[in-house]
Amino acid sequence: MTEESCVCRDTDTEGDSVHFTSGTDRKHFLRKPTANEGDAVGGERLCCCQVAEPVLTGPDQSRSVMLSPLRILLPVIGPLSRGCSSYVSRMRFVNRLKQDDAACLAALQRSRVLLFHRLCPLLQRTERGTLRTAAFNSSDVQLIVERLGADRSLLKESVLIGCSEQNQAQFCLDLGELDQAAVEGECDANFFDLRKSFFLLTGAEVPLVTKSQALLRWHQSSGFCSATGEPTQRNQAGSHRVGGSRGIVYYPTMSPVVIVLVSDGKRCLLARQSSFPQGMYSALAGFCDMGESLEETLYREVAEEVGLEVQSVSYSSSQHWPFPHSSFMLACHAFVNPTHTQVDVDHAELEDARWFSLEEITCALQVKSPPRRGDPPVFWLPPKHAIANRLVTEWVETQRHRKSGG
Ligand SMILES: NC(=O)C1=CN([C@@H]2O[C@H](COP(=O)(O)OP(=O)(O)OC[C@H]3O[C@@H](n4cnc5c(N)ncnc54)[C@H](O)[C@@H]3O)[C@@H](O)[C@H]2O)C=CC1
Repeated sequence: MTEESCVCRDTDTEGDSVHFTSGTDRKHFLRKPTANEGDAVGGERLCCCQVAEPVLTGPDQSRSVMLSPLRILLPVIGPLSRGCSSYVSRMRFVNRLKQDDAACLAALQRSRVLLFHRLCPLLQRTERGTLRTAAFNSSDVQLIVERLGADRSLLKESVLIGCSEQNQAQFCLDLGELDQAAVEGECDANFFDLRKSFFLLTGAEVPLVTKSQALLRWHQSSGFCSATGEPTQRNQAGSHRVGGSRGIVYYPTMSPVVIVLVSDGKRCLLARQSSFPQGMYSALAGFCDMGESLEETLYREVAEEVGLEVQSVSYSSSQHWPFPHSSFMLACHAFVNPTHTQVDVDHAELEDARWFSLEEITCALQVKSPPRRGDPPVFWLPPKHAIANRLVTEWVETQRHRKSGG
């Protein structure tokens, strides 16, 4: 049994041990902090640990073998910051609001509301010059819409997005029917394009904004039943819509996408599409076909796009990705046999794909903002909120750990 280095997230820790739950298997690993413990990745501190039992799989075993927890990221936040019981009660509260319209309406009256205008989030500048989401109490939102000549019942169009640590329900509302400049004036804030907001906001706010925008977009495009053409009606929380006389229930959807960082042990494989900004390379990604497992999509995409057959796969993490429409990104690491690394790029899908060394990747991670027009060409990577960046960062950690003899 070999040992693999890994970075841990989303596990529960007990002293020096880490538990990772994979399917029905609860595995127990020894936690072994490294020199890199505490490095900030995506705003969270990480620790590295040694993991026994990597699971090696190949296309043939894909149906029977669990993905191995090669890289599990574990925020190092000392004692758990959220009491389990408070987390459970908040999740149950939100779930009840999805099922009980009256309770949801009551919670809306005491809620915080994120405002949007035609799917662009409202952001405020902080004293430090950074941006944060502009959230208002529901009573303030009613006053704002009234002052702008709309009916205060517009608040009921809000969609439930969650619940704060202080047990206050959180909603989002699109004020697209009001004048944009007038709303901005009333709120002393500005509406920003989602893509811009995504890269300007700090970690914790990003998922809330992208979830809100995805839900609002789904409601705006789901007004009619696809079977009968009749209008659909939403529940108060906005967690589903019901279609006309047939009562067909529609739920918001995400399209599953597998994103994979392929390595030959020393180098990693990155690719670019012609539509990417100049010089940017990312991990291979592709939508799951109907009926496919995560592993099957991964093997197929790597074979289709670069003509390689991967030998082992390990799950890393997942992410909701709002562009261009909601995708559910499932991120993995995969390995190819170092003697079979000849890339055969499908130019219908990719402009280029190539192997990069640890040194090249380390340099690319230093590029903090995309090069401007006229700048010399530079190799750079997707920014830190993108799960591709996390995969690359994890790979670098593993390489450094190996090099240091860990
Ligand atoms: N968060 C991240 O780090 C990254 C996210 N991505 C995202 O992953 C997704 C997939 O990446 P690519 O394959 O490169 O995208 P792509 O946009 O090039 O799509 C490839 C093809 O898949 C098909 N397709 C489009 N939407 C589909 C859907 N909902 N279901 C099934 N097939 C669909 C179309 O034929 C399209 O030409 C994109 O949404 C992209 O934005 C890609 C790389 C990094």
